[in-house]
Amino acid sequence: MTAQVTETEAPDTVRVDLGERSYDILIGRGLLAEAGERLKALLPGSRAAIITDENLAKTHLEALQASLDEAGVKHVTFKVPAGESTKRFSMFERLCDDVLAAKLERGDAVVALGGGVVGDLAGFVAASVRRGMNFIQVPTSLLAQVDSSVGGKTGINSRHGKNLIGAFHQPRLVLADTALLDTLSPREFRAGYAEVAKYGLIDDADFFAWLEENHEGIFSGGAEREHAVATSCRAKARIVAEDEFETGARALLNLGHTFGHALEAAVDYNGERLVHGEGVAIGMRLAHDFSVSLGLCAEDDARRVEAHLQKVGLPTHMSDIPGQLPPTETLLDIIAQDKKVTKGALTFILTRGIGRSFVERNVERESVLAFLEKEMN
Ligand SMILES: O=C(O)C(=O)C[C@@H](O)[C@H](O)[C@H](O)COP(=O)(O)O
Repeated sequence: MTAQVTETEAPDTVRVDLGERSYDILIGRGLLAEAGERLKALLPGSRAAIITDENLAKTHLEALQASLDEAGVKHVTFKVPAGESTKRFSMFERLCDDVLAAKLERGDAVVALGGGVVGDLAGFVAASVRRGMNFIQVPTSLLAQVDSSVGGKTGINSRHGKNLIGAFHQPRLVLADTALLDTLSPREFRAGYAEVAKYGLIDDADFFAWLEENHEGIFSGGAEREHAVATSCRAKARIVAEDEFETGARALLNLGHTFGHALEAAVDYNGERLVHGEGVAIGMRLAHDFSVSLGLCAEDDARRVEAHLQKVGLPTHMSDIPGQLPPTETLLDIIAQDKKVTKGALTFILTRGIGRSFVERNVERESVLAFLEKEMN
């Protein structure tokens, strides 16, 4: 394949092995400029519907459009407002209509240029229009590069909770251009870092220790950054290949998310108060302390997790969220709508220590309530 712009070194490639739904995640600087040639090579003759948000439209959209033009890939662009509240029914409906009005076919591609919100929403459009169009992820945030662009979870939020409506729809390609991370705000970068730390906490204590030593290089844009992105993508690809539809091990990727999603819903997805990665950071600290309270995890491990997240500037306590939170009973009601709930029983990702997380399928409501009440007082 001949890529037009090759100032970059050969990208690091992580394969997500899913039989006929397998695909590559390409990681490296400058990949955005290769998007057109890569799309053309993968889907010859296809057109593209770029879905992006209004902020990214000002920064990276032109480069993507130019790359598609150079490769002769016809394209249309649809913009949505930035922020989590965009992941809603009305926006989904509008985008589906836009793609249909542009007469794109099933064999054409929806290209998500953005972070987790754009990727999840655009992916759900791709999964739904004409019962499944090709989907390409061009993640622009750290969170999207290490997590949400990989694995095929797509969807929108409901007033009943986060990501409650959606579908599994794998992308055909993920192009993670790490140069795009240079323009992220410190807050957005930190939020994505929470998902990087998550991989260490799930099952890779060595990676967590490496992060404790090397996080500064990741934040300052050193070679550590590419290593962290690639390690995260490898970890996610391995778990997704093992359990694509989350019937077992994939739930581990939800570490911190049961609490985190409830907190996001509790603030009504108001990104000024809490963004997803921050909810995950608080949720991971809570998951460790909840595990301590159940006698599963050593106190020292929970303190190490808290100290590291705080060191990089992430929130770790519910009291770090500005404004009032609903009472614990309400939080618990939101948690009870979590997708992992089975036959009414709450499921949490708990831990026996750093890198020793596990899925606990029968967690008593009372123990969560007692824990949350202690945390809030
Ligand atoms: O890919 C997965 O599986 C994950 O759980 C990764 C999460 O970090 C991600 O936020 C995901 O979108 C949450 O999924 P959900 O099923 O809890 O909505």
